[in-house]
Amino acid sequence: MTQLWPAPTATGAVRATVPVPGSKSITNRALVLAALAEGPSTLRAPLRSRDTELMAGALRALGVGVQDGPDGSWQVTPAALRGPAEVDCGLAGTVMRFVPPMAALASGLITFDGDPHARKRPLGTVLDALRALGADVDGDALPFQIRGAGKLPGGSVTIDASASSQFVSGLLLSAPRFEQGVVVRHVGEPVPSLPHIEMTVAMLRAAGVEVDDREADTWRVLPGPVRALDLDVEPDLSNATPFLAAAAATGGTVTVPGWPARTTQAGDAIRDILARMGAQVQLTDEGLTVSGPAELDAVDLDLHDVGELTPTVAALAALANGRSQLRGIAHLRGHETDRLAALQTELTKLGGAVEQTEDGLVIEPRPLTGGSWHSYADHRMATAGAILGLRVPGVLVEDIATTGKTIPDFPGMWSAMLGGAV
Ligand SMILES: O=C(O)C1=C[C@@H](OP(=O)(O)O)[C@@H](O)[C@H](O)C1
Ligand SMILES: C=C(OP(=O)(O)O)C(=O)O
Repeated sequence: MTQLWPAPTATGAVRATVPVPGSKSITNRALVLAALAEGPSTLRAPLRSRDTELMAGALRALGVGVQDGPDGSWQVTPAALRGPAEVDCGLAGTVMRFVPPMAALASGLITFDGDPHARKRPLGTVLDALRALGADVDGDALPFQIRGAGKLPGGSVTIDASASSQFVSGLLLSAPRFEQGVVVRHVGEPVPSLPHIEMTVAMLRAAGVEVDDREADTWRVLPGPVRALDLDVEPDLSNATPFLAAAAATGGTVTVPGWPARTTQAGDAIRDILARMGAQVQLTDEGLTVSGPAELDAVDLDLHDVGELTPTVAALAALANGRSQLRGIAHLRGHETDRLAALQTELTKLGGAVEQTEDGLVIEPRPLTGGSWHSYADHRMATAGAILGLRVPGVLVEDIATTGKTIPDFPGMWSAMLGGAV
């Protein structure tokens, strides 16, 4: 039986400054680019969590050197990518979508697998695209294998990326090393999480790669060298959101230091979202400071670009003063779990009133009661349970350790934050 974590109830307004570890999305992009670079790279303050350790493990399995440097940095030394190798993707969307295009450049047999639920996450689009670009791929989901020839022609490919932006990002990241580069065209319902593709494009350009994204739903990467990285990884803004939500939910004040003034991280959208819910939000040299209102306002939000914020926002909506609607997030049914079903089920268990729509959730405020909160091996479901526990006594979060996917010590950070609750 998985340990039940008693989510602490805030004894008053939470007041804290919460330093947040590095960005998962930036770290795992940087690892891929560093593996393909023309020389050694240094990644400072990278995220050290399950998803990024799995990415580092994938690189090492392919022959790339990833060593610990000073002060928690990673030193990445490229090498000829080779098999035989086994890649464990865990439940990491970035690993299962970003590593196969890189593995197609290796010489030898590369086999992939992951957690049971990872075998159900959408992946066939990436594998079909790699076959169209000249790769020898056997399988359409985890587990599958790639027989690398040490190079990949590349070229043009049309995909439906409406299930995940990572299909596009994965192909673009390795494309400078494809002989013809790549032209990726999306055809289908709108691509979600576009800020993540903007992050991919920005990081490719910062590494000296030429990317043309002037045409809608089309990305062209020219073949050429990838410059070695010397990167300071930003804090993970999406992983900051549970801590900022603690201020919003308790009428307190939380500051996250090091919040970038300019960023491609989707999590930056939390500033506008919390302001719409009635919080005071201020970005200063000290970082981002959120001060919660006496009562949270209900919201009607299109979260299509920032779907990963949904568990945090849904938890706050369940505590708000009216009917909230969250839209544009149908693709969350392919995240770490079916997050729409999970949020509906778990909020309903606590007394909430939640309905699924075709592309989202409608959440009516109800008095909530304590009880068990299932995490479904989803780090953001676990943190959503912690947010609710601040206001609802008796919430027992199942598998709080699943937060280790992207936060090294969430329970410790949460406890330290509450040390300031007055
Ligand atoms: O490229 C990335 O780093 C990510 C892209 C998004 O995936 P989806 O487009 O599948 O939502 C996001 O939700 C995920 O947390 C991280
Ligand atoms: C969807 C997420 O992760 P991934 O797809 O990278 O596993 C997330 O972190 O919310």
